Amino acid sequence: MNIALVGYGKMGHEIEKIARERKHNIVSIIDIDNQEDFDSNDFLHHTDVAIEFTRPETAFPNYMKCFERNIPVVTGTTGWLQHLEKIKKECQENKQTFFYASNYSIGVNLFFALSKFLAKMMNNFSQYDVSIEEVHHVHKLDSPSGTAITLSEGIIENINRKTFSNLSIRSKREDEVPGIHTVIYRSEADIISIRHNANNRKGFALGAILAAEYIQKKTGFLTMNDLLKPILI
Ligand SMILES: NC(=O)C1=CN([C@@H]2O[C@H](COP(=O)(O)OP(=O)(O)OC[C@H]3O[C@@H](n4cnc5c(N)ncnc54)[C@H](OP(=O)(O)O)[C@@H]3O)[C@@H](O)[C@H]2O)C=CC1
Ligand SMILES: O=C(O)C1=N[C@H](C(=O)O)C[C@H](O)C1
Repeated sequence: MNIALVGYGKMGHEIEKIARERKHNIVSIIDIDNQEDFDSNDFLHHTDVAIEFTRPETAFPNYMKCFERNIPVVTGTTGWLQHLEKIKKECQENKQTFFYASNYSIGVNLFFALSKFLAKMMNNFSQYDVSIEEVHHVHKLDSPSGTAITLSEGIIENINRKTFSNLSIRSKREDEVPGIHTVIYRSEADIISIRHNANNRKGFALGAILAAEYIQKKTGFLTMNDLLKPILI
């Protein structure tokens, strides 16, 4: 597979390593200072997928640049969801290919499923209040994290008494923490909590490559639910 990396920061570098281990080719690397390479021969004619990890405000313009050139996109950038409906429309009306996950780690996606299961049970136990905590490195630009937003959606879907306005999400920024997410249920009598703690960025990067492999010859708006459907209970 021929990959164009859009964004060559912490994730871009980690994805490059795993892509090469899996024998994929990196045909172009587009960062902030070589935007003209969106029109290079390699990007236009030799790219199977663009893997985009940049910044909240640059993500949507980058997606549109890829769509204008009919290049499929796998993205993990968070903090751009105000444009979600426009992206879905592009996929539907113009047959573009777009894969988004707030978190590409397989472990986190198991954690999402576990959190939904726990939320379903907790729907019947109103003595518990639920909250989310997330901890990330000090360089992170968006808050709450994309992962915390996905966790909150899974909880709100399953607990009738919870809404976005009464579900507390606490965000902390500390040192170089790759990402810790905790879902906490507190009653007067006890506390139940579940936590995912990323040791490094390898899981995110591998998930993005698996997504890029998965979307080959597919169109539409795709997510980890599509990718993991055959193996998640
Ligand atoms: N979904 C997931 O599993 C994960 C998502 N993320 C998300 O991915 C995003 C990137 O994370 P990370 O790699 O750690 O961040 P970094 O800041 O390390 O890297 C972002 C890179 O994008 C570059 N950049 C800025 N603007 C553009 C542009 N217009 N076009 C191309 N490149 C540009 C930056 O350059 P410069 O530094 O010069 O601005 C930088 O090199 C964040 O939104 C983060 O939340 C992170 C990990 C996992
Ligand atoms: O910015 C990060 O680093 C991360 N961002 C994603 C998020 O916002 O949830 C995924 C992961 O937690 C790392």
